[in-house]
Amino acid sequence: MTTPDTSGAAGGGTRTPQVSYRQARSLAEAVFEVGGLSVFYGDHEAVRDVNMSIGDRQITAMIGPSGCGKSTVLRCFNRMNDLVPTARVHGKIHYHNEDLYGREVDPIEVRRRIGMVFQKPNPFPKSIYDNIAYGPRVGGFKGNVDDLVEETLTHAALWEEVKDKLKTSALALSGGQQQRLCIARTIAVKPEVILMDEPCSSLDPIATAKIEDLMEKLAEEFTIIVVTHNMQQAARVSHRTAFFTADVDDKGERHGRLVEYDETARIFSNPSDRRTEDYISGRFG
Ligand SMILES: Nc1ncnc2c1ncn2[C@@H]1O[C@H](COP(=O)(O)OP(=O)(O)OP(=O)(O)O)[C@@H](O)[C@H]1O
Repeated sequence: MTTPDTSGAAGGGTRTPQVSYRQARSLAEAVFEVGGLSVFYGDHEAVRDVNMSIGDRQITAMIGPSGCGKSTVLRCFNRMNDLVPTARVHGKIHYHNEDLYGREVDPIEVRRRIGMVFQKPNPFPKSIYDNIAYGPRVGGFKGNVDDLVEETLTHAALWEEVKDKLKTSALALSGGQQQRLCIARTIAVKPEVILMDEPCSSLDPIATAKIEDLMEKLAEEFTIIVVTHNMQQAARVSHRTAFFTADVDDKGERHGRLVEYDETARIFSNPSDRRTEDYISGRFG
């Protein structure tokens, strides 16, 4: 095979990727086990038969062309699809060996333990301080809120930039700062997993690099699953990569499926499926 171009540019060439791959630990400690997962919107089966395990404190990237169901699968991990009236989830998602969709499971608690960061930074229209303090307060936090705010903003590599303007509106921050604030807001309630849906797609390269550095640091403590269109980013930050694509049936309907899931270094240097190779080398998608 040719050496892949991970730039994602159409018609990509054969240069060596300018990235260093993260070493993936064994998946012995799986946080999620996904089996036979299909998601329907009404009658449309948007994603079909996904099987994968997500490793503890690893960064798992989900890549693939538009509409292949990456965000749909991501939203299954914290039951966000429950909020879409037409969505139905079939199959198994076990979180620490417990059925995430079991009758006794409280979706609100699920979303506290499995937080989410969205494509577009969406801070509350409140002060920087209150963006962090809000979730813990609502959750009954009894400790020192000032300390929690400082600790959380430090953790999210934002403290130095905002410590003198904590009472300023979060909306006055730059896009990259807002996104780091949203990450800080997510970790303030002490989740175990952070889901990120194209967290850098609205950011410039410098702000993107800061988020990627932050992800690397956060992965020491949190399990991260990130959807990204940026293959360089997947190659740089993730331990494992899942490549999705969509098949078109005889009625012209598209059904997303997981084609290949492996250590990131392998996906980008020696994928086992031709479709993965074509995608990462820019021949389609
Ligand atoms: N709320 C919804 N209602 C109905 N159909 C939906 C909904 N969300 C997604 N879909 C459909 O499900 C399929 C998968 O969409 P999804 O957004 O998960 O793909 P994606 O790979 O994340 O795409 P992109 O990379 O463009 O964000 C598409 O056909 C899309 O139109």
